Amino acid sequence: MYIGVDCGTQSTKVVVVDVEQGLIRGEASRPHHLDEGENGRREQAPSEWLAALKGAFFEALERADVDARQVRGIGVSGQQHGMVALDAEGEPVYPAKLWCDTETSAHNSDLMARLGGETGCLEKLGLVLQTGYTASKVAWLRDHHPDAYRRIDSLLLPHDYLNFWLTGNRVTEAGDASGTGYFDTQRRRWRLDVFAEIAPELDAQRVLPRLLEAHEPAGVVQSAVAAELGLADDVVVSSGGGDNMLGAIGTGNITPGLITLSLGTSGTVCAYSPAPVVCDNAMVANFCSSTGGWLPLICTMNVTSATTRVRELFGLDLDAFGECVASAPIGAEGVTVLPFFNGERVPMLPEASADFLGLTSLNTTQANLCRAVMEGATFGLRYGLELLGDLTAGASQIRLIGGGAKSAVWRQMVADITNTQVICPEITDAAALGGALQAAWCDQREVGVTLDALCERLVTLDAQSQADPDPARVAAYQTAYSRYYRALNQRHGQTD
Ligand SMILES: Nc1ncnc2c1ncn2[C@@H]1O[C@H](COP(=O)(O)OP(=O)(O)O)[C@@H](O)[C@H]1O
Ligand SMILES: O=C(CO)[C@@H](O)[C@H](O)COP(=O)(O)O
Repeated sequence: MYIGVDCGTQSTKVVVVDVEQGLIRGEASRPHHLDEGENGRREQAPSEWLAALKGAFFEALERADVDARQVRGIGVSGQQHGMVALDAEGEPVYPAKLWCDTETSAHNSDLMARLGGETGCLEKLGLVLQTGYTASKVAWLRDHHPDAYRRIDSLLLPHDYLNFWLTGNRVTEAGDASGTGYFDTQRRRWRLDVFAEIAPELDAQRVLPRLLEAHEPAGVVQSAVAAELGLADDVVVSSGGGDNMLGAIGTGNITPGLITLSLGTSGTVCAYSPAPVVCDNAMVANFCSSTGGWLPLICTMNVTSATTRVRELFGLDLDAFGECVASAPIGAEGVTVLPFFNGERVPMLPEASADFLGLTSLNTTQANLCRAVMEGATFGLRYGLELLGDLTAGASQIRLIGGGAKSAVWRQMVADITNTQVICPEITDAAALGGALQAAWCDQREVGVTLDALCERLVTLDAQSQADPDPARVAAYQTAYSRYYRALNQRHGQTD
């Protein structure tokens, strides 16, 4: 029995996987609170992740009717980029500053300039720094909270922090480290000179976690935690990874030819590559995978965060919102939404706000506004998919994951807007499944079990969820997308 954990922005999910029987036995989740403030501040207390993990762990085991002592391994997925800065006692010196925080945009511009702009970043890091990455958060803490900064003894990411709580070890792996902004994604190693530029007073050798290979264990669950969770004393914890990396494992995207698209708080599109990717478009994140390969990705910051804002404005529940979207025609009768409520990463507009355009006395209806925000969020992902270009060449299917994938209307919209077949895995949270599969791989690799074989057996697709593009709808969305693209360029200038 293996446990997968996914600590997302809005909740932590836990899945219990019976690898011998090829079955997903139980799932549960617990929400987190997001602390939002002026200037794009978005933070979370790491203690909430621990409370959510424990609550979801016990409930998932109960639902699965599995005794905790049957568990052999745990794999943890986490929202990428969050800065978890700990003191010598392992306590946070400041709340976790998240991937969606845009308060550090000026610090990011300053770091970019010091690293030699886009060209310098690509040469040193294999990717171009973005505001959401960890680097500018560390620089911001140094400027705004120097006392907290001076107490930093280790700098972890959310999944590293959960692994640290489980095992007592301060370790990480290339997939999640890719999103720090002080890691060389081509050579898979820390870039200590870049780190010194960001945090000259900190000893990189001490504060940066030790790098593991994807198949290596982070450790075994330490005895106090094993006792609290009711686990045996030899439970292995795999290296884990960023949620997009483990979502790729949980959708079987560990060889070329597939696209994983996530409709979570963020929207992401990624495709596996066996060799380092050197896409020089600044918006493509040339990340590593958490399987030993690479995972070029684009991330938009306003997906279910944007639809939820409009849904709640109208007081609709999820079903009513879906019905409302379905009741309006494609193109929302001319209403276009640039849904950059939180600022945006792709297109690179960290300080942008949202726009509702084309409103008239005839088309300003609840249904059109609901549809237009879902369309706008999905057009952003198409824009990103186009930036990935050849990196997704040959991929004939999108594996759709994240909370928004539960909506049939949205699944069909993704298929029609991207003109590609869409299908969902049977499991609700593919990143948590990815964690469990990576844990099984880590535990059983020495007896010849491969990750490919595990994915083959346990990544099952829900035939009912399949959505195929329809030529008439594809054409109608093309017109609406052209309007979105024009609006984007009119409001924000050339964005590609
Ligand atoms: N049927 C649905 N239609 C649209 N959005 C949905 C639906 N079901 C869940 N969601 C949204 O999915 C989001 C949670 O997605 P999830 O992938 O779990 O996020 P994260 O991993 O970022 O915490 C919530 O905002 C929720 O409202
Ligand atoms: O910043 C990124 C990817 O670069 C985001 O995708 C985060 O990893 C958050 O993921 P979700 O909570 O939306 O799943």
